Amino acid sequence: MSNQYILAIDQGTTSSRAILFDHKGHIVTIAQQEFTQYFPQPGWVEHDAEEIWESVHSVLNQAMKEAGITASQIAALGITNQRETTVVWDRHTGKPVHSAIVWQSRQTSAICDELVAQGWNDLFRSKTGLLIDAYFSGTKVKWILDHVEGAREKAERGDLLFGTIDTWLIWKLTGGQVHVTDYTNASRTLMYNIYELKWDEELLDILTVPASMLPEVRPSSGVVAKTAKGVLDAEIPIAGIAGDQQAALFGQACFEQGMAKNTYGTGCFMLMNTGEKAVPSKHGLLTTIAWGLDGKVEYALEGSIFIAGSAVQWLRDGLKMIKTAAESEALATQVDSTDGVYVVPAFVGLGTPYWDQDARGAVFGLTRGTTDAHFTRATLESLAYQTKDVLAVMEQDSEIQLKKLRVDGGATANRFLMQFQSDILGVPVEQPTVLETTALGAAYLAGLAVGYWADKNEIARHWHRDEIFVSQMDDKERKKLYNGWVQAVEATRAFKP
Ligand SMILES: Nc1ncnc2c1ncn2[C@@H]1O[C@H](COP(=O)(O)OP(=O)(O)O)[C@@H](O)[C@H]1O
Ligand SMILES: O=P(O)(O)OC[C@H](O)CO
Repeated sequence: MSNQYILAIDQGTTSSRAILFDHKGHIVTIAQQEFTQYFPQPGWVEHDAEEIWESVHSVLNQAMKEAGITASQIAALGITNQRETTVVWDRHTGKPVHSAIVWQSRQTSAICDELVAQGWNDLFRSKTGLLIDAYFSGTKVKWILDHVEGAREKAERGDLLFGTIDTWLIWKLTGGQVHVTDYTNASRTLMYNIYELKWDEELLDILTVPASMLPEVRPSSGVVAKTAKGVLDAEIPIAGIAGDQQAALFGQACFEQGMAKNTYGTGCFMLMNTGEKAVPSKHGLLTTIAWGLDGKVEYALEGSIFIAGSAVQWLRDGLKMIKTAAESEALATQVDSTDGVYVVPAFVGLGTPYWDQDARGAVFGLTRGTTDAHFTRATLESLAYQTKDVLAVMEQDSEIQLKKLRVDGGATANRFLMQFQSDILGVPVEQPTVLETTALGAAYLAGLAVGYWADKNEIARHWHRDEIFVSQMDDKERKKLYNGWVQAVEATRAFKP
């Protein structure tokens, strides 16, 4: 097994990565490629599904080339992906009929408002564990069928296929032969019954989505197909599939009930393992499938924050305050505090616990003395405040008080943010040695399926702590700062011109 590896595709919101792992779960090589973000109207976000595939194909080859190995040395391929993002394509030509509508996109908020006004929210919640929001795939599929000329007729004839990004990539990797997804991705569509483990006909009728478009749902760990001849230089078993946040929960070895992780990428997602029990939320958390493995599914509670690292990208690309995301740390630490400035980055509405589709971003507390350093610091702090909002409801719904929070994702490279996170939560924040936990989770799921790793116990032994951030803030200060945030969010939500 020493010359065998597991290759994971991590298809994220802003970049595609291929990461090669060895038997100890260590990274051998990483190849990464960013791709284009399209913002056709305010609040809309789209991707080009073909460009995503090309970026994935290219990083797969690059990762193997840099490691000096061939595809025959890959024991299995694992796929993890930005969730909910919706692709609809023609099953005969393989061509998408519209751009991929990204999870962040608000272009279906009017459809959602209508469904809520018709009184459907409780039904969707009771079957899917989600709520009616533009975030999830269901209304995105409906939007494409309603807006692309001829699409509905074609879909009704059985000529169109729907897939989240995992499904699209497997379709491409298998040369258009295999149309599948896994439980975790299905559980984010608003069309899948997470209790009965089937596509729900009643919900499909309400959304007017033909069942013939939907992929077959498979366990997160298990061989679903081999890559087609000519795609890579050998045929490799595709053996692991999971949405990126569930994959990160797995990669962080949060296998026990009550264990949680928070991932700081484009958005920020906290998931807590609730075991074989699906826990309904009273406070705006989502109930979702953690993974399907060993013949059963396990569930998680999730808090979803739409804008996290992408607020830092906005400082970089939109406001041009910094040249690189990493620079945000040096700039923020030029000042000791924000001097009362709060940034609420509700660029595409607010997720947990508010679920406010119409809120938009706001800045408070500006004075003549406010500098780019205060502004940047306030933007970074907004990631930590949003996480505190989520943790508060997570503890209420799960009735578990977190003793530590495991973290990962691109923005955890920011030490200022990690320290402030611990300060504002009053809970230690732990970083593992391998920060690419999303890809690692997908690799583990694939490796377990082909016997590369024996079981979860072996995997759990791979997790090691690299760093721990412990709160240095007193309770009075914490309460004062957080109170300012709560007021800023209230004022943001009140502004609906
Ligand atoms: N040092 C840093 N400080 C703050 N944010 C960072 C830093 N490095 C990366 N980021 C942010 O992290 C995000 C990338 O993280 P990643 O986990 O790759 O996200 P995704 O999988 O969503 O594409 C970007 O939005 C970027 O702005
Ligand atoms: O691309 P990420 O890592 O921010 O993850 C996106 C989520 O899967 C959206 O639900």
